[in-house]
Amino acid sequence: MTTIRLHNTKSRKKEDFVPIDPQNVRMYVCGPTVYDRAHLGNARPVLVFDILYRLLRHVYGEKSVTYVRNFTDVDDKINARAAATGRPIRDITDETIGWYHDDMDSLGAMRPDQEPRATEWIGAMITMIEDLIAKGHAYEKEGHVLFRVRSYENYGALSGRSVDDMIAGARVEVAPFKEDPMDFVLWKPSDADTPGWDSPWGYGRPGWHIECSAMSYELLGASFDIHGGGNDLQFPHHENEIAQSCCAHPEGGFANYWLHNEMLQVEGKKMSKSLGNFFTVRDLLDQGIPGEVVRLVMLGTHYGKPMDWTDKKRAEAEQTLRNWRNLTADVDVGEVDAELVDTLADDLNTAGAIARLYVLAKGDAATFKASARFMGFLTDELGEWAAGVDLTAYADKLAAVRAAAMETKDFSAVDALKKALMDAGVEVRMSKAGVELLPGAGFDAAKLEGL
Ligand SMILES: Nc1ncnc2c1ncn2[C@@H]1O[C@H](COP(=O)(O)OP(=O)(O)OP(=O)(O)O)[C@@H](O)[C@H]1O
Ligand SMILES: [Zn+2]
Repeated sequence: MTTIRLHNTKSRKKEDFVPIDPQNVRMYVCGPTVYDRAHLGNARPVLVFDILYRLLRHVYGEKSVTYVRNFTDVDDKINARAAATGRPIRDITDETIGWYHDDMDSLGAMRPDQEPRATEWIGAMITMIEDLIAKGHAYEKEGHVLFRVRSYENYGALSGRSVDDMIAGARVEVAPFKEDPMDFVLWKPSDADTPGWDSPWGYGRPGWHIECSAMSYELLGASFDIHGGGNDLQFPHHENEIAQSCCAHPEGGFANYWLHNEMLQVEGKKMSKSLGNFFTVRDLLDQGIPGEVVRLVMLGTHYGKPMDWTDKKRAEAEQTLRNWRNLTADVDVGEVDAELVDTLADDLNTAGAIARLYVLAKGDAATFKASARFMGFLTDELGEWAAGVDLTAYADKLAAVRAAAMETKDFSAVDALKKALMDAGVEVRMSKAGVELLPGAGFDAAKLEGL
């Protein structure tokens, strides 16, 4: 069996992945807060953990992997959006979840096995908070419940920092109801204008961190294998998840392997809604960029490295996928290449696996197609956007015009046809051996009409 190796944030080392139960490998990834279209940065964890999900299913069997990714549908940013638009919260969250599914499906990301909405698990959160209070790890003050950070001695272990260092570096809210500035909210009061639920501490709503602890416990248990998310979530969100889960369920170890993707950047800064330096996945799709082109660009960089989206990368990926689609148009799907699987198993070396696809593209087409599909490319679901472009007639015509020009020594007709083809995004290769045409970046079949 393939040994998967993963860089575990917890140990800061690459480790062999050994599941708790190979019959049921369990992964939890922090999902989006749903009030707006996902930006391209938000797509990065989706694609990275999609690759891990595919790899786990390949190695352990499709029925032996459970992947959970939540929707945060209760949050002050959602409340603010509802207040600003006058729309009911549920309309906003339902619509955003629909968009999220459409956009991520377009990128060829498989849906997780379970996608719990936080608002459907409030009871589980209340139970966990009661348990934390009973065990002395949390306290109630003025309708708030707070986690007592100093009661958990391993706090900060994931990031490898001490509590005091973290306080110094973080913007922690000092509030009169806190025993210690580091303590964070598990439950807070709601008024008539904010969503709320009845609880032992009055009408209120959960803090963000407790959502993931409660839902992962309910769906995956007190110990599970992999926890993922962007590295912007490592502190405080993941430190807080660990503190809550390990204190409420000391019998379990929470997540054994922690994986964090680096950020998609714009000019050296994290793409984010708050900085306003973002564009959405939908913007790209609406510009006519196929989802699998976005996928190829995003997986071209290892998840542990920051990356930029550039138009150059987009154009190269588009050309590559066009060629790959042409190569595999009428080809049956063979077996996935073992070397490609091994490459991915080495801490999700997606860039290496893509390099392997380039090699495979020159060999047996059935193996190549299976391997590309394994990585989520060239699937029918993504649309045959580039397949079946038959440029033979144009190549024949250009060859004939060139043959005539050889006689007359007037090459203007050759140049004109060549230019028209290039304007349509066709790559023109002319040599003594003949004429070769390939659909290139920005290929537009409509512009071929009349040539
Ligand atoms: N620029 C980025 N690059 C990679 N991953 C990102 C980026 N921005 C957010 N993420 C990840 O997207 C996922 C969804 O997060 P969430 O919906 O909370 O977005 P967010 O962090 O609120 O976005 P923003 O920071 O733009 O407000 C998380 O795993 C988060 O780490
Ligand atoms: Zn989370």
